[in-house]
Order: sequence, then structure tokens, then C-alpha cells
Amino acid sequence: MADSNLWQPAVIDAGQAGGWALAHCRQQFLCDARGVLFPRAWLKAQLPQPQVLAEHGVGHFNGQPVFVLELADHAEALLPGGFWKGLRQFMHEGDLTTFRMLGYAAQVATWARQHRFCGSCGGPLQALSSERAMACPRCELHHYPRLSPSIIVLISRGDQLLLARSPRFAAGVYSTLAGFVEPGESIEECVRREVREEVALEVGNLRYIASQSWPFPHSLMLGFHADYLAGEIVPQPEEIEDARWFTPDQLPPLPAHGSIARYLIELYLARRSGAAEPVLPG
Ligand SMILES: NC(=O)c1ccc[n+]([C@@H]2O[C@H](COP(=O)([O-])OP(=O)(O)OC[C@H]3O[C@@H](n4cnc5c(N)ncnc54)[C@H](O)[C@@H]3O)[C@@H](O)[C@H]2O)c1
Ligand SMILES: [Mg+2]
Ligand SMILES: [Zn+2]
Repeated sequence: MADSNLWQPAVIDAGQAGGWALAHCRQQFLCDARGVLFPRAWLKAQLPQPQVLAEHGVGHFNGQPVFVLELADHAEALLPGGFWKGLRQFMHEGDLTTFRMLGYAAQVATWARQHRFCGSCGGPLQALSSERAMACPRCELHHYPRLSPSIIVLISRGDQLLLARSPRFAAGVYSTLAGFVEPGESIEECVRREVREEVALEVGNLRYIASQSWPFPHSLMLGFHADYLAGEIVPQPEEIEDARWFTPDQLPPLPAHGSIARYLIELYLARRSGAAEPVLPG
């Protein structure tokens, strides 16, 4: 369980002195033997100025302010004994408080990297201290952190579960279907469209189950269960390598613990067998 008192997100003015710093670049964090949090003034003194593309206060860890520095590249020589570690690895290691802090910092830092200039007028942006936004002094547009709502759905037919493989998955792993919500559609419409596109099936009786922040790089997963209605599986070329009906006693390797994909599958199995329900971390 994450200790929610240990990490609290907050908007903190980067003009404020002191605190801890995280150094992020493309979903990786700089570490040394002491860990991932560095004394901020010390870390900034180690880094050549052009390395730091942006700096944002992201919250409090154990009561102390934490800032994230978005670095230009992955140079290891930046720090004596320094090395880079991926956000996914922090997730797999299972320290939930650290993962929540780093997931949030990674989303802010990625957004900061991609919002240094106004997408409307091209002028340089400035961070607001009152809320998490980059403001354009020239055209007055405010740019907020980017979130991409995505559906994820477990489909069942009697005793069977539909699971599919994307070519991006680890060898052998099958998972629930997922996809990004498009402009103009409800999340229920998105579920039906994604299922049609990825496996050419019709589903109904949609039940919303749970949601999960998925900071790879900025998804918000909205989890559903749906019943099979009609059709034969036709995997979408390029996106879906294979899709099949599985019975609970013959399941393939499943997605990582902690993912909502894994949770949807385990919740369904637990409810069918009357076993204790799993807990979705977060
Ligand atoms: N937490 C979990 O358990 C879990 C499991 C599966 C997928 N996911 C996440 O769900 C998200 C969507 O899943 P998917 O990859 O199958 O999506 P998808 O089926 O919509 O297909 C991916 C394609 O969508 C396009 N795309 C990329 N970013 C987009 C965006 N922000 N908005 C619209 N289209 C975009 C690209 O062409 C990409 O190849 C991804 O972020 C994925 O990592 C999370
Ligand atoms: Mg998909
Ligand atoms: Zn502008």
C-alpha cells in the first residue's frame, strides 16, 4: 500500500530555494548509490546549465519540497557514479509511493519538455505559480498538462476470456484490449469501436470497473468488462498479432502485476471462483 502522507503532489514555484530534486529525461530518472532524490542545490551545481530544459516543483516527499529537472539527454557522466533507471523498472520494483511520485514527476517533466514554446504563436512560455500550466505572455493562451484517456476492456463469453497480443508485448504475453479515446466519442463508444477495430467483434452490457493513471507517457486508463455479442475474431493487421478465447485453467502469460490489465483479469477470475478480490494499486 502506498503511504499517501509520504508523497503529496503540489504546485510549487521553482523560484523557491532548497528541497530535493529529481532529474528526468524521456521516462528515465538519474540515480546514484543513494537513490533517486538529490539535494537540489547540490544537483544543480553538478549539471551544466544547457542540460536543464525545465524545472518544476511537483510536490512534497516526507514534508520536503520536490522539484523535477527535465534534462536534455542521458549523459551519465553528469554525476559521479550516476546511472539512469526507467520508470517501468520502478513500477516493477513495487515501491508504490516512489512510483506514484516518479509517475507524476515524469508526466510533468515530459509535458514541460514539450511545452517550452507556445503551439499557437510560437512564443516562449512561462510556468504559472498558481496552477499547473504554462502561460503564453504574447497570446495569453494557457497550456495544461496533457492526459490521454484510454479504454481497456476484458471481454468474456461464458467461461472464456478474450486476450490478445500486440507485437510490442513481451514474448508470450496476452492482455486485454486497449485504445485511445478519440475526439467526439463517449468512452462506451470508444470500447465498442476499439473492439471492432482490433478483433472485429461486437460487445454489449458494458460495465465500468475502475481507472488507473498510466504515466507511459500520459494515459488515463478507464477499465471495463464487456460481454461478447457477435462475430468471429479477425485480428487488426499490424496492431494485433494474435487474439484468442482462453479458459481460466489455460491462461497464457499475463501482463505485469500492478497494471489494470492484470487487475481486470484477476478480478473476473476471483468473482467467478468466489476467491478474495485483488486490489488495484494506486
Ligand atoms: N495499464 C495497463 O494495464 C495498460 C494495458 C494496455 C494498454 N495500456 C495503455 O493504453 C494506451 C492505449 O493502448 P494502445 O497502445 O493499445 O492504443 P491504440 O489501440 O489506440 O493504438 C495505438 C496507436 O494509437 C496512436 N496513438 C498514440 N498515442 C495516441 C494518443 N495520445 N491519442 C490517440 N492516438 C494515439 C498511435 O498510432 C499508436 O500506434 C497506451 O498508453 C498503453 O500503454 C495500459
Ligand atoms: Mg490497442
Ligand atoms: Zn502564444
